[in-house]
Amino acid sequence: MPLLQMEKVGIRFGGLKAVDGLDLAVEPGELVGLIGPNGAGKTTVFNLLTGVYTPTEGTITYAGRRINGLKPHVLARLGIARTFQNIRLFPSLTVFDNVRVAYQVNTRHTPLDSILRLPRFFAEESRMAEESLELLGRLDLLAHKDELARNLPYGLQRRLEIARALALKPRLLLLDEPAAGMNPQESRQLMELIAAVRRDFDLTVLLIEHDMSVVMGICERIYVLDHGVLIATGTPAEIRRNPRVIEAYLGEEAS
Ligand SMILES: Nc1ncnc2c1ncn2[C@@H]1O[C@H](COP(=O)(O)OP(=O)(O)OP(=O)(O)O)[C@@H](O)[C@H]1O
Repeated sequence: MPLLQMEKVGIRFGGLKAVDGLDLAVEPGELVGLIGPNGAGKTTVFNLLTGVYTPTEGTITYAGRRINGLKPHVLARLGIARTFQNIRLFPSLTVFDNVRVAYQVNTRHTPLDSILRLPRFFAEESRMAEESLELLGRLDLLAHKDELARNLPYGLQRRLEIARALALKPRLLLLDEPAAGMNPQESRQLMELIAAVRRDFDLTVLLIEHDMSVVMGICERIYVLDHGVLIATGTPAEIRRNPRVIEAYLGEEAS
């Protein structure tokens, strides 16, 4: 059974069908790419999957449950985490605090525990701090833990965004253009990082990316959108030689 399934999903903004009749399925553990020209509807798909938008048509099923219209925080608790195309860190917090704050989503202590400073509160706080450090270590960010997020080089800010998403302990990780603005060496390192965290954290990944070396290098299957409509799906090799994809997106030189 797929972990994620979209069946005939659509959303309309006024007269514009940003996503139209989309069928997409991701099996547990898969790393799947979502590509297409600017304005194709890729980020809108992520907004549908994370409860920012409710589909006007179709059904979204995650882990066997219909999730149409659930709120973003509910979906985060169910294990769907994302990063954003435009980085959304807390710029004035340290690297460590950016991750620790993300852990709060799964916290079990009640407001009363924290007001009364009950033992459960302290136990959870120290567990979250430990896990945050472990995660920063795993993503090679430990040396930067006390720096303000806004002072990190761009590539590391993108890495921190992934760390924050992982702090939610997701089953499904949605990455929106993680290599945007990176140089080729940073992109290569990022590719290795995504492949490694997928393995280590037992994740299923859906990846939006314009950098074809990243997409073709790590994705097992790819979906191609154009004007909100699915125009192709297949392995990287199949996508690279698909005439419709070449015409709409890749251009002749990529084939
Ligand atoms: N809230 C909204 N209201 C109106 N139109 C919207 C809204 N969100 C997205 N759109 C429109 O839906 C279409 C798809 O946008 P979307 O951002 O999903 O594309 P994309 O494939 O992610 O593009 P890019 O590669 O440039 O990020 C665009 O025409 C966009 O203007």
